Amino acid sequence: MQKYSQEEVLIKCVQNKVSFSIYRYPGTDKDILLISEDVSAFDKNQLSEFIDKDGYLIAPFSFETNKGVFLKNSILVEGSVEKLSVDHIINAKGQDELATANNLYADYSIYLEQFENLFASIKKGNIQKAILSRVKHIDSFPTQKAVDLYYQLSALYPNAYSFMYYTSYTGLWIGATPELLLQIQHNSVQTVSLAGTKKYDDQEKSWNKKELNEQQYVSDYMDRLLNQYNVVNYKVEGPVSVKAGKLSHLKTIYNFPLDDIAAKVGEFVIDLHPTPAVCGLPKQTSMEVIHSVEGHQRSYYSGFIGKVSKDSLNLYVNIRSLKFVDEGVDLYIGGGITEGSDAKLEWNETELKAGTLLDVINELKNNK
Ligand SMILES: C=C(O[C@@H]1C=C(C(=O)O)C=C[C@H]1O)C(=O)O
Repeated sequence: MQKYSQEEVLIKCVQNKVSFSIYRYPGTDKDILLISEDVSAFDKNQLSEFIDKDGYLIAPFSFETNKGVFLKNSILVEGSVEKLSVDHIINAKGQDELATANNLYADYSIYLEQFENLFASIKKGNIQKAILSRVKHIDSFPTQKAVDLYYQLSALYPNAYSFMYYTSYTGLWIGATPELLLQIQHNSVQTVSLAGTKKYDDQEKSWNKKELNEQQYVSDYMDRLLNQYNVVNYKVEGPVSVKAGKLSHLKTIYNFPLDDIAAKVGEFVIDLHPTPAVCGLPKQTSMEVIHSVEGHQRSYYSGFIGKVSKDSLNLYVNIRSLKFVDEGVDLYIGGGITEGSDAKLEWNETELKAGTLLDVINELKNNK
């Protein structure tokens, strides 16, 4: 029986624009490749139709600007696979990416202007927190390097959820995110509040008031949402410092029985997303501020991604990620702005966050 390795299948998928997703769960050493012959685009109110099907979900930051995408699971490739079982999928020509808008690549002076606009909304009391993001373009990094980049990332960041996917709706994305959105396993549910950023090397430096507040906003939001759903006896752990590449974040973990939300998981996910870790408070107003201030479409950055099935769900937030464009990549990076924020420090934080992917990109560029 002739076989392909997972890497051989993945290379074909990227070359032929076959719809796929590959991912590695935190703390594991196995990459799982899902290939799909059946992809659906959906609106926010249709999420519940897909949340318990066997496949992979990709949701945008805002359903106002982009569709959700569901890749029905046709075949999972973990080690190697019989050629006969995948040849008809991976050798068929897939669909090119649908047209997308060009991004504005904000330099510091543009970022500063955007920061000040957003900060004015905080000062006026319209919002308490919003995430300001930007796009950093890296030239001369073609899609032929995507597979190497994915495998290197997933090996380098064992604590992250590493991912790569392509569909004609989304284009080709890669990332290594530290942030869980929602997990359902063995009838129990977990979500987290993750925010606040410092260099991992600064372990001895304690978290300052601004960072603690910034994360507390996310935790308060979780408490309110859980109360709204009458989830009362949930278990809370943290906040604790967690390592994400060369950075640390503050994280609080929430656990509760699935019974509390069993009949309304889709609705719960829609209400949960986007949390104030990537959007802001209050949710709707900060989303409007983000749309009016940022010079790019976030599209799938700060949306969510993950495998779903009848009895388990593993959704992660699409951050520390990039999208392939022309002959290069667009890195998406953001940070939470609150009353205590300083523009230069926030800019520096986005540079640090870009490092998660840039370190690996530069290494691949150097040994071409
Ligand atoms: C928005 C991002 O990260 C989020 C923002 C953080 C912060 O502001 O400190 C920390 C972790 C993430 O919740 C990003 O990496 O782009």
